[in-house]
Amino acid sequence: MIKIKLDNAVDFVEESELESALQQAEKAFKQVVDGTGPGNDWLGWRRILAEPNDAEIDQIQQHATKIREDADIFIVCGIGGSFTGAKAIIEALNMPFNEQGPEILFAGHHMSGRYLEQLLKYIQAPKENGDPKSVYLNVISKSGSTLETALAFRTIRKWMHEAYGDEAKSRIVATTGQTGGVLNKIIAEEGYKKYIIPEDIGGRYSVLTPVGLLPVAVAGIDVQTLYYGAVAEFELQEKNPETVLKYSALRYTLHKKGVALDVIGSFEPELMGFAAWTQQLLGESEGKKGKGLFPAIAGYSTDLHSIGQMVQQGQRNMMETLFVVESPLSKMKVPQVENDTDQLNYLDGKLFHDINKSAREGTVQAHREGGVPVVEIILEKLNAQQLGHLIYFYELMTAVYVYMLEVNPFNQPGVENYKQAMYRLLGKR
Ligand SMILES: O=P(O)(O)OC[C@H]1O[C@H](O)[C@H](O)[C@@H](O)[C@@H]1O
Repeated sequence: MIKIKLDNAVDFVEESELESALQQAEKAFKQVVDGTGPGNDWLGWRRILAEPNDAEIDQIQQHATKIREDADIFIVCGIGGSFTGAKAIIEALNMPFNEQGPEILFAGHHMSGRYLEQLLKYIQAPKENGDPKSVYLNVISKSGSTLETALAFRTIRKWMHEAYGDEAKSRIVATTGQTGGVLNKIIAEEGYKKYIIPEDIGGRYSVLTPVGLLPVAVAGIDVQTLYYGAVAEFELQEKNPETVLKYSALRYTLHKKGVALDVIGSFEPELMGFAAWTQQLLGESEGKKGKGLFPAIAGYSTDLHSIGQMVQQGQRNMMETLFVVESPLSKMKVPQVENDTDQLNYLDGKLFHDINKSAREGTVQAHREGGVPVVEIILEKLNAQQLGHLIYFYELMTAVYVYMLEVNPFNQPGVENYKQAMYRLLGKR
């Protein structure tokens, strides 16, 4: 269950404004549930939770277990919705400097030649014991034609075929739409194992399909628990969408009153990948018809030492959303030392979690006093189940809030403009 704390934001709007926005939110929620809003053929992210495909989840888990037994490196090759979800979950749930299971690398999420060159060098370099690394590649692209992903796939695939010969076919897994796209042609030619992204689920809503589930399972995370966390949130929200309605209504009211930015962040670095996932989800869903809150990302307390100044005293056109984890992620305490030259003895024996908590509470207070409405979205614990809850909470909130703006949440026509200009310059025929 996701809790939200609105006390530090509601004072920025009138009660009557919020009341009327809540009524609008109810209507928007009904549009989502009844499938009567624009883009209603893209509601598969709800369908898969209403009718979970246990056989597919099992199959993914089994396939991932096999890969985990053999792989030193698992490369996730995708961009946008085809990589942010997996990255978010893996960063949130796996320990930093984790050395258990295959190392998860990302590719195809930008066009840096240097990065790809170094990635190839790294995967070719033998292990400490002199054995070659065992590499697997998961290319993920719904359209099967996104340039960044296609270029990285071509490059790494070539290396895999050279390095492994025919065995490359069992080391390359493709996740794409059922039909169409050049990727499907390549799969048919080479016989790679294929996972299907359902037609009615757009990239940014696809984390709970094989797009996110396979990489997350390969990273050793229990995808069934994650999935059923989302199912539980789905069921909760169908019965009582109060938290989603309140947050959507508040976001909408603030937007209407001239707020232009939502600074989305956390004091837990583990959740910054999740913030990046929400950035695409919100940005591509609401940024149309001259509307929308720009989803900016801030990682605290790091960024309090940079853009914190801007949040505190810059142009008063922003709100802030912070992801909070209540229980400590570690029992790490400030160590005792013999003297107090560093003048930190007043923190002796304190949990880092508690110091971080004070930093957060102080920040919320200061930002609110500085004129920034702050919403806190609270998880009791950081685990697969809670993250599943949070994923569906955000998917639903986005759809409801964007319907309130009278915008189709499920398309992204503007993304094509740069592509056309780029392809013209590259001389694509
Ligand atoms: O999965 P793909 O078809 O490769 O798409 C990857 C991403 O690229 C696009 O340009 C879209 O704007 C995103 O919504 C999408 O998630």
